[in-house]
Amino acid sequence: MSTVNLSTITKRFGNVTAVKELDLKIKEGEFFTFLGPSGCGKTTTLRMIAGFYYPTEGKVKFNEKDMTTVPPEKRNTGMVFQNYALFPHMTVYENVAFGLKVRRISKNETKSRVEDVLNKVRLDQYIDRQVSQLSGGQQQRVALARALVIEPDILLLDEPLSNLDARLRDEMRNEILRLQREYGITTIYVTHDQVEALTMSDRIAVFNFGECQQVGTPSEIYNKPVNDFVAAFIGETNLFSVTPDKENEGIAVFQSTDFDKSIYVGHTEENIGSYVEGEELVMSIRPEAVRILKDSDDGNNVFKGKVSLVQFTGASVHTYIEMKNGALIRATDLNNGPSTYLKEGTPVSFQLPQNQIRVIPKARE
Ligand SMILES: Nc1ncnc2c1ncn2[C@@H]1O[C@H](COP(=O)(O)OP(=O)(O)OP(=O)(O)O)[C@@H](O)[C@H]1O
Repeated sequence: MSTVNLSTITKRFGNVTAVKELDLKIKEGEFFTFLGPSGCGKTTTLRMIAGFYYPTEGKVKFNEKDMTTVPPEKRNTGMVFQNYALFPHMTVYENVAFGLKVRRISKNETKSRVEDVLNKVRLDQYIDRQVSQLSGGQQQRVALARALVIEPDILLLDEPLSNLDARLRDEMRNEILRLQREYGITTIYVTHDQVEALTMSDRIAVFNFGECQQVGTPSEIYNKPVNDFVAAFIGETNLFSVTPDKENEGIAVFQSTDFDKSIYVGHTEENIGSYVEGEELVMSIRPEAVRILKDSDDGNNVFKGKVSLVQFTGASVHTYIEMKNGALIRATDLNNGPSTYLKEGTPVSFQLPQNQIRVIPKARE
């Protein structure tokens, strides 16, 4: 097991800066996820940890040992790729044993380690099967077994589930977590799938344009995003431009051209992120926090509109409300049965609970 310490690493390919001045400390035994859209530098960062790329600037350390320019085979990391990268005409046993053969481990020890790891990934009855005759999920288990059998200090997974269908993805997600906990191994997981990141990780780093926007636990990232990019990338949200107004009895007040009244916001770190004066600000409110009111009411943060669209998703119902000036806000409720769905065109009032609003700066592009 190992810690991973990236200090101010930058990677340039010609005039493309794929990763810019990244600082990250990954703890021993942690399940750490790099999350972000395509092209934001996740894979490049992972490859610098694996040693397939060397950073243009900065240092990569494992347990305080400088690994920046150590070749991949001397780093003791296990890697799993999106396309599995297995040898299709070799058997499961031969694929998994490959890394041990390269390391000149004895035949007896190889046999016992391969059998043990195949047992752990629940593939023991396929040991002599050719890899090309396995399903996608089974091939991904072979890839995992091959990475784990060498007893790596760090397990690196690059979008390992993206070639699997939705059901198998769920199953493999649990499987990977189970193995990670069993081995207690420091794991770095690359994905653009927010559900995978939220459900699996101890901590997440959110990337955009080669820069890390925020590092935190899934709950911190979801509940306290630092800017509008993070708020919109993790989960669903409603975003509106706002400007600060004078405080009212200790409560922060904001104005928005989308709303016809002031918006009152709780005055805590949860509700107002850090920003500097003059920065463009947005208000984020999750659809599950928007409350549609039965009775019309004129209290704080109660606004009026009419139902413009109702979307049924099974477990929940999305109600889009159009405000006077045309801006839309989405409210999401659990499905309480067809009699509770509102009809399009119905006038409604809705409330934005003060303590569920978050005001944050716009992300830099
Ligand atoms: N070998 C390379 N040569 C030149 N440019 C590269 C190379 N590898 C990556 N890039 C560029 O660096 C940027 C980051 O790429 P990277 O593969 O790290 O992103 P990513 O977040 O992993 O995306 P994806 O999810 O699509 O794999 C992109 O603009 C990409 O085009």
